[in-house]
Amino acid sequence: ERAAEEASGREYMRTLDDVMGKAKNRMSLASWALDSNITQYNEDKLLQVSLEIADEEKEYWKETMTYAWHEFYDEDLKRMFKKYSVLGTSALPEDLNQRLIQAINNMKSTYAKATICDYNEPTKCDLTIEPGVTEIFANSQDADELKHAWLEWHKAAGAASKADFTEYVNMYNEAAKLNGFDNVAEWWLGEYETSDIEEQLANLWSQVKPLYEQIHAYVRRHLRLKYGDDVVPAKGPIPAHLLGNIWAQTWSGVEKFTKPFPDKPDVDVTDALVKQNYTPLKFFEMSEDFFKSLNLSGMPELFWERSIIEKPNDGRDMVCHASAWDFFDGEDFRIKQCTTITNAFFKTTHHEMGHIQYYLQYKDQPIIYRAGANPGFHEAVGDVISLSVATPKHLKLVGLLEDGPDDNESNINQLYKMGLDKIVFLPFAYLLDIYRYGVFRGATSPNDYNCHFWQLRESIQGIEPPAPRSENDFDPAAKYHVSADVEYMRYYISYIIQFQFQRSLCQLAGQYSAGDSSQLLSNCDIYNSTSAGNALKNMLKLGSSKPWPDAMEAITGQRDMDASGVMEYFQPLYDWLKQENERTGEHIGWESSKIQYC
Ligand SMILES: C=C(C[SeH])C(=O)N1CCC[C@H]1C(=O)O
Ligand SMILES: [Zn+2]
Repeated sequence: ERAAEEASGREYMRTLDDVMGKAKNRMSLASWALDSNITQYNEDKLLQVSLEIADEEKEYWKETMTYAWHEFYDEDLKRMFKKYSVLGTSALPEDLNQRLIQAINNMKSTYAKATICDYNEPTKCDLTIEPGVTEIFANSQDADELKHAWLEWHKAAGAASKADFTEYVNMYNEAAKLNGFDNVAEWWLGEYETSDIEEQLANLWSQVKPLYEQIHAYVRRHLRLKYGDDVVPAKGPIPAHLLGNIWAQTWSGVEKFTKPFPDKPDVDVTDALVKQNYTPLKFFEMSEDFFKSLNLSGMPELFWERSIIEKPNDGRDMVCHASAWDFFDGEDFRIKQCTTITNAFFKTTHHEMGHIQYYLQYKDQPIIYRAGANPGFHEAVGDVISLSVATPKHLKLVGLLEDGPDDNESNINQLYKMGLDKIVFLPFAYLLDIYRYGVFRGATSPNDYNCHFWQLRESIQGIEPPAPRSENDFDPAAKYHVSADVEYMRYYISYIIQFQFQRSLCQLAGQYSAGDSSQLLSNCDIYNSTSAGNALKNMLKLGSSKPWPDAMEAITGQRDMDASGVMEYFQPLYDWLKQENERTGEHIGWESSKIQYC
């Protein structure tokens, strides 16, 4: 009896997976059309396609639930049924689903179309987030210009979306309940298939926090020396607008004037990229070359034909935030990014190409398994490649860095530059979803949205707003992922596990051995290593067909996430920062802010 039930379940699953593949293809095409050209027509089309697909998914879901899949012996078949048993937002009645889709489209459109006026040219008011606002924070060292841009962007892209965000939270929580979750936070956390995930995430933060406090203290000192005591308090949080990034999520924008040994050659290759006439296409070709050097896949022809790798200059509104797309037909994979020739975009290109590589490696899995082992894995693939590309060794190999000294001081400068990206990012990523869990759980209500956000920004990240804030502001939506309904703990996890991956792949590549200071983890380049590439490939091919500890084991030999990789990578910098902050008598940590924001 049960065998017969499983046999028919297996047959049904084949049909369902085929239908869902076509539905996801239609969804991807409609979403791509809107994100790459924001018009009323494309918005209406996406809404219509979404509602049609929701109806179809609801019908199939009813049939899926008629199977006694909980009792199945076949673990794999059970896993597929379990994943399909979560219907998602299609569980909402059509009118509520329409309100949810509309709220998200409104926020994404507000964010994409938001503009600010130039501080020095007040009639020039066409600065969007990319490239305009991003370039101000990458280049300006004028505290007043930075404060202006920060306040204007947070008004145009943040406050404007407060009502839509509240609607989104209410509708999304309704959907969560219809899927058997108390709220969206439990649904998002459930994706990690780990019962104590929140505790694990908190433990990871407690392991890396001392390292963060050291780099925070060091950067605060150098900003205080540059901008003065009244702008940067000696023991207080750091004002968010001075950190070289509109969200203060990574601080490489201040690297050039805060680095430990200023007389050593620059490690930021933006100038070299420009001088050598690099183009967006060259970025992508170099990234493809790296993946092929690992015995991984090159890009299919369609990828080059259909990707958008530069912001079109036809004046259209579009979502510029970089993204990689799977069209679930095994052939159509694309990237959409508004590339400019900078070090940051060189890195982002590898990040996005890592997503495409994952899509290519699991394209023969059932549709339901075409996802990362967990969302953090998907964000880590490209970054692992970037860890090799960013080494002076590799940059010299490709002619982007002159032959310079590789003495200890240069190594500290290099680690410092990496730390402004990888260490600094951790508290930002962690707090963004701690905040949203609180909102979805109802611990944060609409009249304390902004107050609670800045309480977390101060307590976890040690930064403060450049001016007083109120509940007329809604600063979280000034960050793309909050406006676009993209979960963010995936990046926090990625920035931990990518160092575990790198350590294992470097061992396989013969580029690293524990304790051997002549083979530092931070100087390892896995380029051309097929043994490293094959280990990576074996993990990528799994998709989400197995619980993520199996995928972690496939590549590292251990089953859990831990911070030992990132701590090992940055150990020399950590030692140097402790000694330097000791030498200058810098206060470690921060006292409470004097800025009024609750
Ligand atoms: C590049 C992407 C697309 Se998945 C991105 O959103 N990232 C990559 C780094 C963290 C996060 C961000 O920009 O906030
Ligand atoms: Zn990504």
